[in-house]
Amino acid sequence: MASFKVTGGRKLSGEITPQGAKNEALQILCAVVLTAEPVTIHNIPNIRDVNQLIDLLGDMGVKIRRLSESSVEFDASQVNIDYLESETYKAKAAALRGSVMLLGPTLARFKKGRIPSPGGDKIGRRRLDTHFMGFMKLGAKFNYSAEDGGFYEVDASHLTGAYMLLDEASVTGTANILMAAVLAKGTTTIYHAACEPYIQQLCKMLNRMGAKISGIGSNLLTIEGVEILGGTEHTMLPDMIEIGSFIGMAAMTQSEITIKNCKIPELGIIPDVFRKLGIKLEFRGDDIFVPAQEHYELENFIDGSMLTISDHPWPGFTPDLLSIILVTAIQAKGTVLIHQKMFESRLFFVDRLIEMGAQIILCDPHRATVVGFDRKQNLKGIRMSSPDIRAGVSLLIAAMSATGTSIIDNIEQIDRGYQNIDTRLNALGAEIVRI
Ligand SMILES: CC(=O)N[C@H]1[C@@H](OP(=O)(O)OP(=O)(O)OC[C@H]2O[C@@H](n3ccc(=O)[nH]c3=O)[C@H](O)[C@@H]2O)O[C@H](CO)[C@@H](O)[C@@H]1O
Ligand SMILES: C=C(OP(=O)(O)O)C(=O)O
Repeated sequence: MASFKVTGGRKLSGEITPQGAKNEALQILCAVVLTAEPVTIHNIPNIRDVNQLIDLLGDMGVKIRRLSESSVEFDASQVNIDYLESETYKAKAAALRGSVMLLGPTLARFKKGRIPSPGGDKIGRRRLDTHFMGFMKLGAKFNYSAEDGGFYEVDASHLTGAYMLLDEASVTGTANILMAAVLAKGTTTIYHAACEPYIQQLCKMLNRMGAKISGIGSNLLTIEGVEILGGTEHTMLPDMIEIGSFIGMAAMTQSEITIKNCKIPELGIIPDVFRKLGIKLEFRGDDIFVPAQEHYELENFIDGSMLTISDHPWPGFTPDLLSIILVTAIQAKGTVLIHQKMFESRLFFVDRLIEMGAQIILCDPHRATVVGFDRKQNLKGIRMSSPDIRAGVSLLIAAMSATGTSIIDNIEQIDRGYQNIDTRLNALGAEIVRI
């Protein structure tokens, strides 16, 4: 298990370019299985989850040709579907959450899909019902075997388009159902679909492959099934969660940084939420300039009541940035209630922040109140462990802003989704050593 040794108090300055989006990459990589023609993907982030998924695709027989550091050509003309029965598949697929999205493509093209209970962050219950309810609407048979850690299976001799109202706007669920529906016979309508930029990107890619999806960007998707899909090229968007993480980091460490090539129109409400914390952001073309700010003051609501920041499916505020917002509020002026509605165990890491000296009250598993210091007090460095990817980066931000040295253990969690984060931040003036 690797750790970061972080020397706090260093200010950052300079430019940083966000990596390609992790959660988009996991969907897009699964979609290459839908066609026998080559698919070229650009701006692939070099992170653990993505590398593990590429490895898994290679094991399934997908030919992988690296064109550059971040561009890869995939050729799924010969997929060994029996590999899904192997113990290696089980071990590798269980290591990450994104592998669940192999179900839709394999079901559509090879008539069956199998997946062990997927990995990913341990941030509370993460049910998969929406995925399977969708597949069943398309005519698939579903079986769950609880033995041996749990295995989900779907099979269908053919899929038929159907109307479905999802029980929740699940991101990976929508992606999975979409990837099955594009090759189903007839029309599928998915209402209450998720519409995160990840999903929009997937829809656009599938359409370039020959699919017929309309309603992109809304929660009502209509898919006219086609017989076959062809190859394409696709470029991943910059990772909006990384962009948000850099904004929070700059504010906490009083740093002046420029985040390059952000595809600002795709960031939705994210910049506005950071502005509610009082953080100044300047759009310079497609770059976001964050000036060094000694003070940033939380806004109140119009009626004067205290600010609450909560998560919501897109176009609401993504839950993946709430931990970052929470840590960033520690040095703001004012008080904010953070309400994590989706996940029930994602706020427990505040214990570590409290140990560092932060004024935070965990009201219940979903809500925490942060009373900002307005820089009148500093956090102090401690030893801590990263429980999940976003808490991990939040602890890193806390450590970078603290007095003294911190050790963050279990940084594999951070490496799941942030590319060479130590090297990239050290280039801006941080002092992070991988030990
Ligand atoms: C690989 C990947 O893409 N992971 C993302 C994906 O996970 P994932 O697709 O697994 O998450 P889901 O969208 O299915 O839902 C996440 C959790 O939120 C709950 N829920 C969901 C929708 C809703 O309207 N109300 C609600 O409470 C679900 O019950 C579940 O417990 O979406 C999550 C929600 O944006 C993100 O945190 C994850 O980073
Ligand atoms: C929760 C996340 O990832 P995963 O779904 O892969 O666990 C995340 O990216 O914040």
